[in-house]
Amino acid sequence: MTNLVLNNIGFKYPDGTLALENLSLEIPQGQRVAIVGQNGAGKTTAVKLMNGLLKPTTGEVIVGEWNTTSKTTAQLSRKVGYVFQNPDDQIFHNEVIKEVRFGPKNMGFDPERIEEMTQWALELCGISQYAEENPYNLPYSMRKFVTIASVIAMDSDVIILDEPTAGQDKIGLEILGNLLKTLESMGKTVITITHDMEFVTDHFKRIIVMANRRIVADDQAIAIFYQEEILKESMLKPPAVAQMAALLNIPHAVLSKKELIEYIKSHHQSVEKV
Ligand SMILES: Nc1ncnc2c1ncn2[C@@H]1O[C@H](COP(=O)(O)OP(=O)(O)OP(=O)(O)O)[C@@H](O)[C@H]1O
Repeated sequence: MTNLVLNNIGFKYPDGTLALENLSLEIPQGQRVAIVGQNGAGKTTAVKLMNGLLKPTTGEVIVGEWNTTSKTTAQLSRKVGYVFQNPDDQIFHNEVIKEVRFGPKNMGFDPERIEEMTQWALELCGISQYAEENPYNLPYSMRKFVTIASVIAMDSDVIILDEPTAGQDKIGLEILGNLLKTLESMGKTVITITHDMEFVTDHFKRIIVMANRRIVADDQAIAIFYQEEILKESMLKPPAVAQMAALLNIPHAVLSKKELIEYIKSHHQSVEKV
């Protein structure tokens, strides 16, 4: 059980850049959370604090029972797995299966469990057929799945995905959606940074919006994508469905394609009846 608590965090990079201010946040074990916001808002910095890659300048980060300042990244990564934004910052083996196997091996799992977790992760990420490939012969979107597989194979309580949707096509997005469902059914916490608002409304109930080093909203999609003030401050573009609903002057909040189609159908019928 690994609940996460960020308590009034401030973070400054060594060059003096202030990346986070007064950031407080709680994520209980098992929750699925999206973090969104403009470039440079502080999203990656915030999640790197959760697995100890960075330590707070002020405030405290609590991971389960641990304060991250007194633990190493190696210790923390057993509880919180982080998939880097850029797969090329993470991959260091010349074969996909070796890359995925490294984590569970390093965790000290017995040989049977290492193989079981490796095969499971490869399959869930849709890359089993590339197991013997050099990751650098695969396209960016596939390399991203190699890094996701190598983190989920470690079976940590919390998994952080930094922009997994970048460069993904429809099939990639479906694999990601399925991955989120599977990890949730296993009781994992999954924290996902993304710029894809359709993906957010399709897959996340809790959305944290960041802008200018802080959290400006922590709510459901409906309370975020119809709030002018939040959208303005975070420079978020609402999902296409919400934009269409606004163009059609639909008098209530609409966020799913199904709701939009139903509204158009019923409106169309009432026009036809006139
Ligand atoms: N290693 C670093 N040294 C100095 N400043 C940094 C470093 N990494 C990030 N920053 C700065 O910290 C701020 C927050 O960056 P961060 O990467 O956390 O934002 P982000 O919301 O994840 O952005 P993006 O969506 O572009 O990934 C930015 O001003 C960024 O330029």
